[in-house]
Amino acid sequence: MALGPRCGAIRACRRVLERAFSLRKVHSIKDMENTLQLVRNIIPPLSSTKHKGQDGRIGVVGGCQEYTGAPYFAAISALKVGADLSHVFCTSAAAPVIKAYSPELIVHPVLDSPSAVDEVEKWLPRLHALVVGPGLGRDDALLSNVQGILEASKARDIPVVIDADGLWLVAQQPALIQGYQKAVLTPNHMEFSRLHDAVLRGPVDSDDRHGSVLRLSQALGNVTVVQKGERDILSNGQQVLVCSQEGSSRRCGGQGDLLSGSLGVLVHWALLAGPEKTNGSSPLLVAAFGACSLTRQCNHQAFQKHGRSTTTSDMIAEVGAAFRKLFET
Ligand SMILES: NC(=O)C1=CN([C@@H]2O[C@H](COP(=O)(O)OP(=O)(O)OC[C@H]3O[C@@H](n4cnc5c(N)ncnc54)[C@H](O)[C@@H]3O)[C@@H](O)[C@H]2O)[C@@H](O)CC1
Ligand SMILES: Nc1ncnc2c1ncn2[C@@H]1O[C@H](COP(=O)(O)OP(=O)(O)OP(=O)(O)O)[C@@H](O)[C@H]1O
Ligand SMILES: [Mg+2]
Repeated sequence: MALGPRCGAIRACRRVLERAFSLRKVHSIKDMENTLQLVRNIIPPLSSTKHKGQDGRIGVVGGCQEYTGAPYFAAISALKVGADLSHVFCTSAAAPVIKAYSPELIVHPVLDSPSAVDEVEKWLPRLHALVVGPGLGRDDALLSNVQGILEASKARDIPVVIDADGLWLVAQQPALIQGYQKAVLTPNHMEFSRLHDAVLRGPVDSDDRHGSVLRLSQALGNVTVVQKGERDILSNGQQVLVCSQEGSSRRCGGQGDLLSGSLGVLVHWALLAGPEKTNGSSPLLVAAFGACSLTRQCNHQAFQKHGRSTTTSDMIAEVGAAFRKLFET
């Protein structure tokens, strides 16, 4: 009992030190341009000698009866950013709907099948990255299949971007991705709170977003974490980057799916390019910074044209121009 106030003081002191530590590593706004240059370095050149598939074969795991838009947004964004092939692994009810949105996607109605893990595992050798969670829902049987898919992906060292209901699964079982260096988590405000609560056993310190993201990443064994918000905070437990690329005040659903789908491609490109191209920075952090900047720029451009009526489809229509503006200058 007598130690109570002293413990409180020690905790407060530790918090101040940690905050100073994390702020020292925080990426200042003037570094944004330098980091954008690193993103430019990882983008593979277009070339007439490449074959289809070389610039990225991406899989999206998600899509159920309720949510068909989210996996579509993620998968089409991967293609629009520059992947060559984009697959969706969804439930049987979602598949015809997603196919009907776009002839460009390859859609596998397998996620609610008893052999879902085997069905997806067959494709893993042909995929460069997986985006897990957009529109997945929270059905226990589906989540159990996705657990198997994540384990199979880790065994093959395939990079995974985990978003939306994939983060719900990780909050139930953080051990699933603990220490996996090729995982990137992309939580929104609520998803971050749930993860923080599950992993660090306490509420987020809203006065110290940088420190909260840094600590969550460290507690997960340096898994890369991207906390989306007014400014996106990114950390791999060692470095903290901030993306404040101008977007807009329009917050329609689906913007996060554009981000996770784009990130699937950029993660593949960044790992292929390696740390020489990223000047020693973590390739996954550079990829995540690229995807955040691109999503926000799409939002900015779409808002200029459509104002309050901007939707995620309008943002996807801006991917090409936004990409050119940010990365092909
Ligand atoms: N068209 C579609 O099919 C879409 C489906 N979606 C899917 O919907 C499912 C649930 O995703 P949710 O993102 O709703 O996840 P959650 O069920 O965790 O809900 C997030 C909640 O947090 C609230 N919120 C967001 N930012 C906040 C902030 N800064 N402060 C306080 N509250 C905040 C939102 O209004 C929302 O109610 C996922 O599978 C997701 O992929 C979404 O991606 C949106 C588009
Ligand atoms: N207040 C804000 N100001 C500017 N940009 C924001 C703001 N909040 C989020 N964003 C941007 O919007 C994008 C999506 O973030 P958001 O928090 O909406 O994700 P989400 O809730 O997962 O979206 P989704 O509806 O697709 O599930 C990110 O690129 C983020 O940078
Ligand atoms: Mg989301």
